[in-house]
Amino acid sequence: MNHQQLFEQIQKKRSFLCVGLDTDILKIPKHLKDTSDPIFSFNKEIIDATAEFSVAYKPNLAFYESLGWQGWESLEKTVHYVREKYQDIFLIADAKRGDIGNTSNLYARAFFDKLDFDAITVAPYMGEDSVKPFMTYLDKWVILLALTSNKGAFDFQFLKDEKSGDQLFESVLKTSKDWGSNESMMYVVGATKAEKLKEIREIVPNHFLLVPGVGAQGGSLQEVAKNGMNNKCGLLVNSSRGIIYASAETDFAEKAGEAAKKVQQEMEILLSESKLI
Ligand SMILES: O=c1ccn([C@@H]2O[C@H](COP(=O)(O)O)[C@@H](O)[C@H]2O)c(=O)[nH]1
Repeated sequence: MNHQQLFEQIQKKRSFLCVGLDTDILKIPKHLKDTSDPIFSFNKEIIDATAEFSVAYKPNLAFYESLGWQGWESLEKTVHYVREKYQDIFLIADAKRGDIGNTSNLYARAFFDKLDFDAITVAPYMGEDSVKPFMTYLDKWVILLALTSNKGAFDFQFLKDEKSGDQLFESVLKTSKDWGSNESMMYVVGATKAEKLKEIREIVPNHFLLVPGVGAQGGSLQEVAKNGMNNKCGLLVNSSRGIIYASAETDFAEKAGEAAKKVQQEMEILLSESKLI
C-alpha cells in the first residue's frame, strides 16, 4: 500500500486507528484456551469486531515468538486471515529489527516475502546499511524508532550533540530521512511525548508517524492530532491493551469493537476539524 492509498483508507474509514495485536496467552478469555489455536481464535474475533473502525493492525512479535513455532503459526494464520478477508488493511510487524545489511536482508525477506506484512519497525542504532535492505520492496515500509513512548526514552534519545545542538532523536530523523522517502519510511513517535510532535513535524512534515502510547500508557489522542497531523493525516495511532482487553469474558470481541468504535469516533471529529474528510 502506498502513501496515497493509506490516506484514502483513512478518509474512507474516518479513522487512523491501528489496533495492536499484543495477544498474550495468559490474558485471553478462558473459553478460547480449548480451541486448537487460542491465539489465532482470539485475533480472528478481535479483527472481525474492529476492522470496520481501524485502518491497520500491529502484531507485536514478542507475543508470538514467546510461544515458539506455535506462535509463528498463529502469526502466519493471522496475516493470511487479514489478507484474505480485509485486503485494504495495513499490516505492521512490530519487530524492532535491524542488523548488518546481510542479515537485515533476511529479516526483510521474512517479514515481506514470507509473511506479507506492509511494514516493519526497525531500530536505527546500526545505521543506514542496517535499514536500507527493508526499503528495496515496492510499497513496503520501514518504520524507524525515533522517539519512543517509554520512560527509558530519556536514557539516550534526548542526549544533545554538542556540535549540532540536536538531541539524538532529532539526529535520527534528520539523518535517516534521506535514506528513503515518505513513500518508504515512517517513524515511531510515542503519544506520551506528544509535545515533541511539533518539532518533529518541522523535520519530517510529510512522513507518516506510527504513534503508540494512547490507551494503556495514557497518551492523549487530541494532543497527538493537534501537534502531529498533516494534510494527509500522517498519523497511525496505535492502541493495543486498551482495545483488545476491553473485556476478559466471552463478550471480549464485542467490547473490543465498542472500544475501537469509541476511538474511531474521536478520530472522525479530529479529521473533520482538520478538513481532511
Ligand atoms: O515507543 C514505543 C514503541 C512501540 N510500542 C509498542 O506499541 C504497543 C503499545 O501497546 P499498548 O498496550 O497500547 O500500550 C506495544 O506493542 C509496544 O511494544 C510502544 O508502546 N512504544
